[in-house]
Amino acid sequence: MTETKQYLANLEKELKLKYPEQTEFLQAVEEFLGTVEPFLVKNPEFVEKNILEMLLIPERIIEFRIPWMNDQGQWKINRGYRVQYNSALGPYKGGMRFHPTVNQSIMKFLAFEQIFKNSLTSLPIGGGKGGSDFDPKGKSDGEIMRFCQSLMQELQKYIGPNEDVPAGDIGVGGREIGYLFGEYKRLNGYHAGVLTGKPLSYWGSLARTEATGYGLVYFVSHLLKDQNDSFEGKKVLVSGSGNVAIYAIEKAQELGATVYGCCDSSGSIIDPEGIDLALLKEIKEVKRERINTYLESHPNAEFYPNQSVWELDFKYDIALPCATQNEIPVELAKKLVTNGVQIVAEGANMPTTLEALEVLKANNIVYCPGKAANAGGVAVSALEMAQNAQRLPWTFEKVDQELNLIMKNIYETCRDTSNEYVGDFDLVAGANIAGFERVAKAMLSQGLV
Ligand SMILES: NC(=O)C1=CN([C@@H]2O[C@H](COP(=O)(O)OP(=O)(O)OC[C@H]3O[C@@H](n4cnc5c(N)ncnc54)[C@H](O)[C@@H]3O)[C@@H](O)[C@H]2O)C=CC1
Ligand SMILES: O=C(O)CCC(=O)C(=O)O
Repeated sequence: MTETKQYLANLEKELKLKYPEQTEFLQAVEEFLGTVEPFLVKNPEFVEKNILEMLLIPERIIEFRIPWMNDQGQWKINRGYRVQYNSALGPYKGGMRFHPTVNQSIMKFLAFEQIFKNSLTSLPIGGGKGGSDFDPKGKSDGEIMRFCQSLMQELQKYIGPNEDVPAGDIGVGGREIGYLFGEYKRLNGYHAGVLTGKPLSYWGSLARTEATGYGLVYFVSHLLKDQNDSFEGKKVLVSGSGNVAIYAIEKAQELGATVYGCCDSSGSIIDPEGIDLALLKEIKEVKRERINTYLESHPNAEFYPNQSVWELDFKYDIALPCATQNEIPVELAKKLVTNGVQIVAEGANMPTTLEALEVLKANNIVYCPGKAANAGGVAVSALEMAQNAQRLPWTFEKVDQELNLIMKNIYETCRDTSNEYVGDFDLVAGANIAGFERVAKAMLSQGLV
């Protein structure tokens, strides 16, 4: 084993001993450390200065309780988190997730990946993430509002337009950002730039709602262009039916692909005529219903209860996982292979397990890691911060154009970096090395802080 490999193995071993229960965090770290050796060999100063050990430890983790009252007058308590992982490149930036599975491991993996994702955008944003184990499913508007207000009572002590700028993630959209913003304003006055993903009427950015899904499809379209190909005529499946999934479907359809299926946590639908997106938006964005109600208007579609789209027998070209972490374990990766998939591009964060990734690699499936392919959301959040600071709203076309350029740049950076350091087309290595390089240089120049 080379000296650098040994150094990386020791770092990983130490973390495993310290946090044996933090499986998602360890998974994200293992994937990252497994790719950076070629860079460190050419740039030994980062090993000499022990930048990696510093990078692996979050600058700060805030954990707090969130008391709130439900509609029946009962007292409820949830856990809240904000992981302020790395501020070398700018204020901490990353979403807030409301989901019953949220714990410190999930928060740390998301914040860790956010560091490199944000670095890849080339915009001035550090890495952070937060959330709560609160389950928004089945809650009334009043309950959501009271919960958000209570969360912000505590979180407001640690955030600000130049310190830490949260946004949405699973279970947190425009409605929740509105309630969080209102409470922050009541306590601190009007600071437009303290949250992104705001509604348009008070300094939200046009195209932020669409940005992650559109950005994902732009990323893949630049990859396809490199292969003298395009989305035209491609068969696509998407998992999830939330913010990222809906706008990935929209852009893929616009570029000439047919998206046949998507899902939520109750099951999947396949529509042989292609997904009716207007109906899906009505079900998910307006009525907040389960996905099987799609069949009431499209009886030719099929509903598969409790099955993810990746479990279905269906021939298609491009898989866009846009639901949640580890939704593609090894057995479903094998299914993707037998279904004839050529490209897997991650709208979700870490939807593919490490073992599944090996299966995809062994079968020459092109794999676009989330930290590169889904960076469009946070990139437009940074553009929202720029608009807020300028006190000038940009047009949809301007933001969308910038987003496409940023995604092109990220794709090309990952491609070229992997060529330079690995001598191969490996977008995982390319994303990790390029993302790390910018952060590591900033950390080195800022000294021991
Ligand atoms: N919203 C954003 O701007 C960004 C989100 N992401 C990631 O994209 C993914 C989706 O996030 P959003 O669309 O924002 O959330 P969302 O709350 O709008 O939608 C999540 C969707 O995934 C489905 N889902 C969740 N768990 C599932 C499961 N176990 N099985 C099947 N379906 C499941 C839900 O039913 C829902 O349709 C997450 O991994 C998130 O971290 C990444 C970058 C930015
Ligand atoms: O827009 C943001 O700051 C959050 C985006 C996010 O949470 C993500 O990229 O996973």
